[in-house]
Amino acid sequence: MATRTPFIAGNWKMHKTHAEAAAFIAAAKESLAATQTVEYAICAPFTALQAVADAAKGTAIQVGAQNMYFAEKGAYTGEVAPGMLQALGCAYVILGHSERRQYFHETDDMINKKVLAALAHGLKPILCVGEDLEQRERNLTNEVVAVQTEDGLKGVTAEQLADVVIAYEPIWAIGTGRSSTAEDANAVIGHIRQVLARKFGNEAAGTVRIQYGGSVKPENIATFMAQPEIDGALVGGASLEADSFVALVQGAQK
Ligand SMILES: O=C(CO)COP(=O)(O)O
Repeated sequence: MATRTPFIAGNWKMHKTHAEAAAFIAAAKESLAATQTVEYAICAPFTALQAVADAAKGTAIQVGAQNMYFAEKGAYTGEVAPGMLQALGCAYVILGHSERRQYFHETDDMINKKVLAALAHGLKPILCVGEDLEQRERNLTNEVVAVQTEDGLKGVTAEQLADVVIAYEPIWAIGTGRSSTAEDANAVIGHIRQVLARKFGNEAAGTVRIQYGGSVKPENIATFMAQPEIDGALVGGASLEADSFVALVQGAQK
């Protein structure tokens, strides 16, 4: 069986100025250094990325963005290009978050272009997939995540898949305090891995990290990590305080 390093990513969403971001890293870095068997990243707003990258220098804290555009450069007012993130030292970029799909009308096709552009620039995409409440109630969860996974990864090679992280985030569990059960998240993530195996082969599928996201906290992280298919978490609210983020990383040790 493939060993997959647990991976905790904090998705700060639209929170923290650059100064607040630097203070967070200063407060968290020593305690984080004690946990060496977990990989961790902070996905900050664009305006705080430089501050996070500077403050995290010399530590194992990796830096991620929360979105980007797929074009190299050009007349796209307000957008940020992959090469700009790479130049800042970003390792990861969250793509296709449900909030981007819902509020900014991102489609699977657009997200796929972003995934390909990220990989072409040495950025590792954290591709988000997940069903809404209505889809869950109509038993469409597996179908929805399969389409989002397949369409999001069109044109990605089995070799490139090693640099992709998938985050399964049921929309009804995001910021609601109502998390999925660990068993249920494990089953959906197992299904996503089967979809990957069909497309890329068992070996490639076995090495991809698939995170759970949706109301993950220090109190429930260990329950999720105890599941065989769950390789980490993409965490919103509970990643905003240094102590809480440190506890999540500590709790993610398998
Ligand atoms: O959307 C999420 C992470 O991307 C989850 O957010 P919460 O952890 O605040 O539920």
